[in-house]
Amino acid sequence: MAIVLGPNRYGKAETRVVRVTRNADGNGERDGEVHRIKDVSVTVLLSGAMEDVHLSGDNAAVLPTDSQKNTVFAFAKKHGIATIEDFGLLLARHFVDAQPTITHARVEIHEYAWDRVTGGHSFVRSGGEVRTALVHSDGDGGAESVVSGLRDLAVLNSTGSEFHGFVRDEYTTLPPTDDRVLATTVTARWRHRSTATRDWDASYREARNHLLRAFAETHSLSLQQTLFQMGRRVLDERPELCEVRLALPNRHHFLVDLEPFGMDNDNEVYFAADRPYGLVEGTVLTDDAPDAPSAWT
Ligand SMILES: O=c1[nH]c(=O)c2[nH]c(=O)[nH]c2[nH]1
Repeated sequence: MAIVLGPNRYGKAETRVVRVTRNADGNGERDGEVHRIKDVSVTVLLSGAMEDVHLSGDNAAVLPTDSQKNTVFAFAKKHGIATIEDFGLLLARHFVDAQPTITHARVEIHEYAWDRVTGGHSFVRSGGEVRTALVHSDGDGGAESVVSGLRDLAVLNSTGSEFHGFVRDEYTTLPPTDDRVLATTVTARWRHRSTATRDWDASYREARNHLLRAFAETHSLSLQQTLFQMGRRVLDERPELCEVRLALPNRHHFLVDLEPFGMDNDNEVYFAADRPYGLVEGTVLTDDAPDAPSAWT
């Protein structure tokens, strides 16, 4: 009985690329430009003459998965991502046409849809968020509290965010930046002053709206600053609320170095890392907020 190699394939899974298209006739002030973003996850699987690598470890036929990932980034820069079908065809044909050892390419792309918030460079991910409520009651006439909120509300600013002037110690390598992508998945809870709110839907809708607008309209020097602005805006606009607690993971988007491929990257092609992420948490409250620590637990 002989043991033989059966079907096989290999590639790079889930390359997360965010392609920002900046307005060609923008006014030069980045905050004023209208941007378009494409947020995709690309999985490439190649097959062909791969007997040798499996049977003897001879890599002569193997295009590294790292090169496949780089191709995804370089093509995003060079061709843009018009539709994921177009982008998939471009990539799949490239791998088969350019590599004699590759006879079949499978490219699967998932696209995450974003809607505009306001202005030219703020986006909110369609769907996915969860509305939350936490109620305590000691019965009729006793203490009651209502905390409303949401989680998993993904938002992204493709410009209008800086981060510099921070502490530098012997382990600091982060370069300062005056233009970065700022992306987070908002978890927010807000406490009502009393149970007299009545129109809970309108209150929720407006609190959410003000969180989004504050995120979009704050020219951010740090996510911490954005957090405070988001909480402040909700409390400024909604008198029925007295305290907002926010947890904002900093979903890092790293500029891809395209120089090895002879391309510049003027804040257009980003690698969206899923972890580790920064985590910024904070409470914003009115100074007359009634004490109710147990409302949150
Ligand atoms: O807005 C930010 N706040 C930080 O505290 C921080 N730390 C970091 O590495 N990047 C950022 N960004």
